[in-house]
Amino acid sequence: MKIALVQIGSPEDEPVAARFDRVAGLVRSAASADLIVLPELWATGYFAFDDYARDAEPADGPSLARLGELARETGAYLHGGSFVERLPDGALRNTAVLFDPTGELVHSYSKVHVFGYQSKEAQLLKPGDHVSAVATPFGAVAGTTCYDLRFPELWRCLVDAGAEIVIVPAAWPAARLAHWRLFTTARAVEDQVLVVACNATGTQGGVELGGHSRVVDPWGTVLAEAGTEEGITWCDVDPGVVPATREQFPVLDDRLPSYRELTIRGAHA
Ligand SMILES: NC(=O)CCC(=O)C(=O)O
Repeated sequence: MKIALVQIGSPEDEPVAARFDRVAGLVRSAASADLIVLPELWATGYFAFDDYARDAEPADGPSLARLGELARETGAYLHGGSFVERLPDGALRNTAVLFDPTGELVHSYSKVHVFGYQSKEAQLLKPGDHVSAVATPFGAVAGTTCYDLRFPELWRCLVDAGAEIVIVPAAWPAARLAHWRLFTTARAVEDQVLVVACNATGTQGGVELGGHSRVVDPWGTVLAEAGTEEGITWCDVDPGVVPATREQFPVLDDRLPSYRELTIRGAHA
């Protein structure tokens, strides 16, 4: 399975239409991949909070139609990163989307943990409320988005949903790059999944993004890692590594049915 991580910036002086054209060119140039992945909220720019409402679209809006068309054109699975989704009641969500090579939207995930630290996301966006996985020729694919990396409980839900490959679009700042590396590796090892994490780069709203998009296998081996530059990072991976790891080292079988049933003794208030 050949993966292309398209790591890009969303400079404030670039009109969204021009950015879309630029990204479409990069996606076309990655057409030999089986899976192409974009970062979180790349069209608007994660830190361009004042533009969220302006750029929000329903799931049947023109941006997703265009991404579906790009998937069909390239003949690859295209994870379009995430976009600001406008729900029928007017609320906004940070929704990640996966298209199959025919251009059909086969999976979507709305970010469950919206971020509030030096970020207006938690004020502006409604959290998602469910997870799922979709069968592909490479294994069952699920997604989480950026800050969700900090919540292992959510990742266990992905395992329960059957996930073998987890795609993580992100806009993770350079200031916490060590955490990015730590969590992408930790989640891959503890959940025995292939983590495919595509970060943004450049500077937005005065925040420097970390880049270093990466692919990590269930043993914690970093199969590919970008630098901070824009461009495509390629990774060849045998997706059979997930079932093989789970069979050789079946730690997930040792999970308790519910940790809430454990007695907590001597808890401090
Ligand atoms: N886009 C995000 O969710 C940023 C998350 C982040 O910066 C962090 O968890 O640290």
